[in-house]
Amino acid sequence: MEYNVKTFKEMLIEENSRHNLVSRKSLPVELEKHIEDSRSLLNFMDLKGSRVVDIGSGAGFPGLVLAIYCPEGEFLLLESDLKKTEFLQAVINRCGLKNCQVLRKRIEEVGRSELRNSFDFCSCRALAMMNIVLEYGLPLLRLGGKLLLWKGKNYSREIEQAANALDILGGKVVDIFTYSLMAERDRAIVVVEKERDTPAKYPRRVGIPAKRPL
Ligand SMILES: C[S@@+](CC[C@H](N)C(=O)[O-])C[C@H]1O[C@@H](n2cnc3c(N)ncnc32)[C@H](O)[C@@H]1O
Repeated sequence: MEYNVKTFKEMLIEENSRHNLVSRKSLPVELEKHIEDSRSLLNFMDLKGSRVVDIGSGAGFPGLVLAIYCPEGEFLLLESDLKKTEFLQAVINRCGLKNCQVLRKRIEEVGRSELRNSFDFCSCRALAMMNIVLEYGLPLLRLGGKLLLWKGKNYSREIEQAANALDILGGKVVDIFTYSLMAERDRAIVVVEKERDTPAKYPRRVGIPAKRPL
């Protein structure tokens, strides 16, 4: 595992000098924080034997890191950007990860495909406000599946603002894991369970969830 993480870090630093996959000023010190942040979930939750979709994976946080540290889980990294998906695939190939696949598609399209209602977990970090991410993630989950949202310390405000979206889409906040990364209790993973079926009209077509959040 540690060897694969080392390979991932080296490849990311190298690729970032050509294409800006993550903020350049933050590397390489911040890279350790992104990895630790991604991995933190495993202190609270076991993903063994689960199907996990990571939405808006970017350079691999948290999905690729979780796939490295949890070989017994099955991961799909969903990302629309070509350069980023090429990078993710290159890391998977170099590390020989058998439990991780990449899909270059818009999340809204996948939510209306045969992959709808099929995942146990959906992970998401730094993609959008919670009310938008709920519309992306809940349709992908099976009933009882859980959306895992990496948030900063202002998560309570986002939860309040997402009340309408939770109600419409059939989700309920069931847990909040807080932990410290740079400052005390500065990070949180908000867990939203899919309690009811998400109405078929969601997600709306590409671009609409972000443009007109519920
Ligand atoms: C700010 S980055 C965050 C990346 C990563 N999760 C992290 O924490 O570093 C958001 C990523 O989501 C992708 N993205 C945004 N909207 C998307 C959509 N509707 N479908 C697929 N990918 C999307 C972007 O291309 C970008 O790579």
